[in-house]
Amino acid sequence: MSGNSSPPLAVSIGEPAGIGPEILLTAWSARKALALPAFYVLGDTELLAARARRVGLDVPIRETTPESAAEAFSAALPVVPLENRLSDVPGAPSPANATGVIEAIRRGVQDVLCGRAAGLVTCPIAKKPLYDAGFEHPGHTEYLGHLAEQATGQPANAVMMLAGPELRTVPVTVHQALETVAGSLNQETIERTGEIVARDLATRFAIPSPRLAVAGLNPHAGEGGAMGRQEIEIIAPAVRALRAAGINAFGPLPADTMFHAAARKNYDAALCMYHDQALIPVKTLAFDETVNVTLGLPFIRTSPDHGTAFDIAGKGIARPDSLVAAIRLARLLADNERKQTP
Ligand SMILES: NC(=O)c1ccc[n+]([C@@H]2O[C@H](COP(=O)([O-])OP(=O)(O)OC[C@H]3O[C@@H](n4cnc5c(N)ncnc54)[C@H](O)[C@@H]3O)[C@@H](O)[C@H]2O)c1
Ligand SMILES: N[C@H](C(=O)O)[C@H](O)COP(=O)(O)O
Repeated sequence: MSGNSSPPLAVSIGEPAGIGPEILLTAWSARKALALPAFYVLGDTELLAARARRVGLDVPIRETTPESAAEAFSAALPVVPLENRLSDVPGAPSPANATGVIEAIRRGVQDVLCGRAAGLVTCPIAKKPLYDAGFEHPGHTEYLGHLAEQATGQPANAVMMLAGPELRTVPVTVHQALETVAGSLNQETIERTGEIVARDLATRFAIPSPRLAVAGLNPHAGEGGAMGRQEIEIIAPAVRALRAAGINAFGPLPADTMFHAAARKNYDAALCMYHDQALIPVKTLAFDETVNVTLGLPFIRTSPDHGTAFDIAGKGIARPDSLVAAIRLARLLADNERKQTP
């Protein structure tokens, strides 16, 4: 790597029993046709070789270091081996793999923070086997925030955004039971989320004055308080505070009518009050092209929008499109950031 060139992207292998290993192999196989930027996998060489045989892909795999990965990329899939081994049993997740799955994410963060990688792309994890092995974070987003805080000593507010070609959405509350959502929504969290989204859209996505549409929580955004008071007591004050801070936020809007084609033209991102309010529209519009991006971190992180797809793992039919979009977006965000660095 020359002194001025940016390092490659790091990709954590994710759940080994899912489709992560095979979409990595498929994406690498299409690297030339798709003009993919260089990446390396934090994973297990034997697992990847076994999955390649299983799905009938002839992929040369080379164990390497982050520093040598970009050079290796055109001829072989570069793999930086983990200390913990992973087994190839498609469709059958096991807590025995949890240590390696978590190691890959942790090492990816270290590589990005040390400048060995330009950004981190994560392949999907299944949360349950990790929880069964004692993992204490709801998902990547929260774990990455924790790792960022450990590394920098500063509070990190990791914010999930799903970014598709026609729609970006942000869940203000994320991985929590629906019955707890109303009780945990508060003005401060909505404001802080809006500030991070506005800042990162401006700096990382090069959208100078982002427009944020803010959803209500209740049917018809509460119908003037008749169907719930969170809009009056929490969401509208948060929107006013965001506007007072110079952010072009508006709402609360009825969530059922804010995602149609004409409405989407009015904003750059929609702040939604809970997970499925945000993720259903964007995954429905463009499941194969949407990317999960974490905002608010001191590094770039993207991921495909889909999960581990255990039902098709090992069959060789998983589409690599969302992973490809995640790799491309991570490269674009890293390049935008480099342009802004004096
Ligand atoms: N980024 C992540 O780590 C992430 C994201 C979402 C879900 N998950 C996890 O994944 C697990 C399974 O979740 P799920 O079943 O709700 O969603 P899923 O996205 O894994 O699967 C939903 C449906 O879409 C299909 N599908 C998904 N990706 C595909 C692809 N690339 N090509 C073709 N078909 C594809 C699957 O076969 C399945 O029928 C859960 O444990 C969840 O927590 C992880
Ligand atoms: N909520 C995400 C989704 O459904 O797409 C998914 O669970 C991934 O979240 P993390 O990136 O935090 O693991």
